[in-house]
Amino acid sequence: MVRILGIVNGTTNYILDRMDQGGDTLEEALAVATELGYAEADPTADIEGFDAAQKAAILASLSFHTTVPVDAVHREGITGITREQVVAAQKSGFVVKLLAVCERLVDPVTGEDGVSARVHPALIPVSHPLAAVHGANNAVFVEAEAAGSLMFYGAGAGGLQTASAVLGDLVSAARRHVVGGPGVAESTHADLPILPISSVTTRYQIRLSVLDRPGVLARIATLFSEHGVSVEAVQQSVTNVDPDGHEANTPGATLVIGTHRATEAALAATVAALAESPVVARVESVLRVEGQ
Ligand SMILES: NC(=O)c1ccc[n+]([C@@H]2O[C@H](COP(=O)([O-])OP(=O)(O)OC[C@H]3O[C@@H](n4cnc5c(N)ncnc54)[C@H](O)[C@@H]3O)[C@@H](O)[C@H]2O)c1
Ligand SMILES: N[C@@H](CCO)C(=O)O
Repeated sequence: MVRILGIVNGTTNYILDRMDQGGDTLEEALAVATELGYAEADPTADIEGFDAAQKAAILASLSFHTTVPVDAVHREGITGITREQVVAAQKSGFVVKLLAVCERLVDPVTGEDGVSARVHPALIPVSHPLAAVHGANNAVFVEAEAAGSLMFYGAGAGGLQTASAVLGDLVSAARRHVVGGPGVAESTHADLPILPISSVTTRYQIRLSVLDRPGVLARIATLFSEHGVSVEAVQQSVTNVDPDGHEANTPGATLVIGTHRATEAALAATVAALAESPVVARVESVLRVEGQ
C-alpha cells in the first residue's frame, strides 16, 4: 500500500455535494442531512472531521501494519468551507471533498520513513473517480505498488444501510461465538514511525484578492520563490468589486495559484507572507489538492 484517499463520512459528502450541485449553504445542507438521519445526534463528529479521523486511524493501522492512534491523525473539518469556495473550485475543474489521506512517506527534512494520516477538505480533479462519489456515498481509493489503483464504493450513511452493517457485525460476532476461529485481528508487525503533518508534501490552490496594477504578479511570484514553493499555474480574473462585494475604487483582481508539491511548513510561511503583503487585499482560500 502506498496511499489511501477515502471519503469516509456520509454526512459531509452529502453536504459538500449539495453545496456543489444544488447551491445550498453548509447550514442548509446540514439541516437536510440531519432530517434524513445521516448526521450523528451531535453533528460535530461529522462536520468537524472526528468521525472521519477515527476511520482514518483504522484504515492507516490496517494498511501499514502499525497502530495509528486517532490522536495522531491531523484533523480539519468542513465548517470553514463556503459556497464561494465550492463555486471557485468548479470553475477550475475541481470538487471539494472531505478526505481521509493515509500514506507511506519519507520526511523531506529528516529523511525518516513512516506513515501519516490526515483528514481535511481537499480539491479533487473532476476526472478523479472520487469526484463521482455523490450524496451520502463513501469510497476508499487505494494506491498500491503492485496492485495499482482500486476503489471500494457504497452507501456511507442511511437507516437501512446502517442497520444492515450493524446486523452484519452482530451475525459475524455470533458466528465466531458458536463456530470459533480467530476473527479479524490487528496486525502491527511493521510498527512504523508516525509522522506529523509537517512531514507531508502536497499541492495547494491559493485564491487571492489583489490590486490590479503593474508589478503585482511579479511581487507575488517572488514571495512564492523566496519560500521555496514552486508555482504550477496562475489564473487571473479582473474585478471591479472588492472582496466584500462592494464596488471598488481601485481595480482589483482574483488570482488562483496552483503550486507544485510543497511542504506544509513552506506553504504556511508563504501564506503568512502573502497575508502581510501590501499588494494582497485578502487571502480568500487555501486548499490542498489531492488525486493529481
Ligand atoms: N445514521 C447513519 O447514517 C449512520 C451511518 C454509519 C454509521 N452509523 C453508526 O451506527 C450507529 C447507530 O446510528 P443511528 O443513526 O441508528 O443512531 P441513533 O441515535 O438513531 O440510534 C441509536 C439507538 O441506539 C440506542 N442505544 C443507545 N445506547 C444503547 C445501549 N447501551 N443499549 C441498547 N440500545 C442503545 C438508542 O436508544 C437509539 O435507539 C451509530 O454508532 C452511528 O455512528 C450511523
Ligand atoms: N454519521 C456518520 C456515520 C458514522 O460513521 C456519517 O455520516 O458517515
